[in-house]
Amino acid sequence: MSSIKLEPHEGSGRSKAVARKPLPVGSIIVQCQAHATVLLPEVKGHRCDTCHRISPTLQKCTGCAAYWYCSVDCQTLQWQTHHRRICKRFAKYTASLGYQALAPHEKLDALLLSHLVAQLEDINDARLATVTSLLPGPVESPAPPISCSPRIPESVVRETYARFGNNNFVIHSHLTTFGHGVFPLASRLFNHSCLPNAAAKYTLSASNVPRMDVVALRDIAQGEEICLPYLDPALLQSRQQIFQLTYGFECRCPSCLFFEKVGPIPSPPTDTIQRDELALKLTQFIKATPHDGLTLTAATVSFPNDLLPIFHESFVTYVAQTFRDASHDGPYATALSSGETLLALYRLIYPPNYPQIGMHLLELAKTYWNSIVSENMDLASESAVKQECRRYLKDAKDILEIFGVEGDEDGPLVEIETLETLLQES
Ligand SMILES: C[S@@+](CC[C@H](N)C(=O)[O-])C[C@H]1O[C@@H](n2cnc3c(N)ncnc32)[C@H](O)[C@@H]1O
Repeated sequence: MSSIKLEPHEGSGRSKAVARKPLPVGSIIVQCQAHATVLLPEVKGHRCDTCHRISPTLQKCTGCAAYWYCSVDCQTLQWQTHHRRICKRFAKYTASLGYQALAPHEKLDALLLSHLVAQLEDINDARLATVTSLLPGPVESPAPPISCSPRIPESVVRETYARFGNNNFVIHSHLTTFGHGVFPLASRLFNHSCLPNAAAKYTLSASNVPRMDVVALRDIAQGEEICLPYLDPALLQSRQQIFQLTYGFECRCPSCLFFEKVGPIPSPPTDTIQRDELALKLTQFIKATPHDGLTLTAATVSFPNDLLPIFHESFVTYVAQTFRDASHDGPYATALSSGETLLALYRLIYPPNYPQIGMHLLELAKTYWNSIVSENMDLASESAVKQECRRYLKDAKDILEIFGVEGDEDGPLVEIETLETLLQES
């Protein structure tokens, strides 16, 4: 906390966190423990319900048969924190009509709310004050039914839930979401920007709840506001609406000001040939643009009008899907051209060193490698492809080393090392 301080926010955001001193790229600005977390249903029984590490030997809670632990320590920690107040009534709760009627995302919120509220001893609990000190969301919706002691007043549940939508975080490992969490310190500190200078990563350790580390994505000057992305900035058409509805603000970040200036994004062509021509124009434009001048901001004076449809969400989704479909088993020409287009899009939308750019560069390097091992190439072509593979691997490493290790073992940095060895040996 000594590296940041709170100052009044000139928008509607109450306060903002600013750097007390220069913060170098890659530094950890703040660390915060989760107050409550919940796993997505698809990883239940695969990750420990306390520390959230993957384990093949999880033990089921014999009381409710619905929570799994990797060790006695993890089970004891969660028992003391909230499970002792939930366990006995859990089966009845999840079978209740009220719970069954909830949509999947509401069920997740209801469980997270149960985990949080079950920790409160009474209405004067200091932990409640920490949560209610957060800004409530713009619309108060009725809280879902939760599993908790009847002693907890309905107003506590309502007040806590009113802060869920605009304060909670997704928890990820290697950028893949596996749960949701309440991290009040981070919520109190950081506002949103679509061109953030920091990002949240998660550390999972034995007998501990997950920890969030906020990492500087570039050098941050003294007095500069530190912002996180509340959602994927690539949601170019829908993001302003989500900010209004879920968070109650209009984003005025440099990227949003750029898109305000260009106006509505034209639809991309539906014809595949024309769409591919648009993608080609984009990659040519990017190749002719200096590497450090890519991200679009309010200061960008000229951007070719005929390229604007690339910012349509349907175009970004189409390119990402084409790359995903072809990158493992080919056709590799399709995978590599769509992968290059996606990289160009990411470099325009995201700020430099954004972890998603690093992950995509690694995927591109892996696709080049897959093409070498699967296709019969002459020596000259193979050498050229290896060269490209090395280039992407280096760019991926430069970015992902800034973000550092996140979540489970054997992440992208280990994959980079493996691919480097394979390239050296081949
Ligand atoms: C997680 S809190 C952030 C901390 C908050 N500034 C505070 O003082 O507690 C989220 C709320 O902050 C405000 N906020 C966050 N980012 C903002 C931005 N870029 N512009 C205006 N308000 C923002 C919105 O009211 C949002 O619902």
